[in-house]
Amino acid sequence: MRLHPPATMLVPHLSSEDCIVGGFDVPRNTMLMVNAWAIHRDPDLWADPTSFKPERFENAKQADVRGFLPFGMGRRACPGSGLGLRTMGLTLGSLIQCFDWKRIDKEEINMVEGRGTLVPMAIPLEVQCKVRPIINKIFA
Ligand code: HEM
Repeated sequence: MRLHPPATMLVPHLSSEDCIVGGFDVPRNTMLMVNAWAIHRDPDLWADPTSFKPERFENAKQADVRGFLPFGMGRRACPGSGLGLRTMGLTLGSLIQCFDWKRIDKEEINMVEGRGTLVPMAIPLEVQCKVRPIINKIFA
């Protein structure tokens, strides 16, 4: 969600009147886009910004995590963030618990992003999965 936010530029916003955002004059009818991707990698906000270190968020209160906005922020922030986060946890947990996974090649996983609104991987990760018997208990 930090290094590869699904909505890299969030959702475009249009100013209904002249306003000032972050010290910048924004005339009426301006389309404003927020580059969450860049903010999530800003070295002024994140130590070692391009490294994947989920432990950064351990014990962090929401207010301590500056510059993390995969769901936007403020009045027009995503109202589905709670559902989205829970669904991701449930999906990931189910994939790990219910399947055995095997890489097809031995290359290091390439996380370079491809083109597209929801930033797919440029080089897709190919894996084989085999269903585990526990799936019968979970989805029975
Ligand atoms: C991981 C999952 C999700 C991500 C990353 C995500 C991300 C976002 C982002 C970035 C925005 C724009 C915020 C802004 O422009 O400031 C947004 C808006 C919105 N999202 Fe999500 N979202 C997710 C899941 C959901 C779900 C599950 C729902 C509904 C069940 C939902 C409903 C909405 C709605 C209705 C808006 C428009 C809010 C408004 O304009 O006032 N989203 N979402």
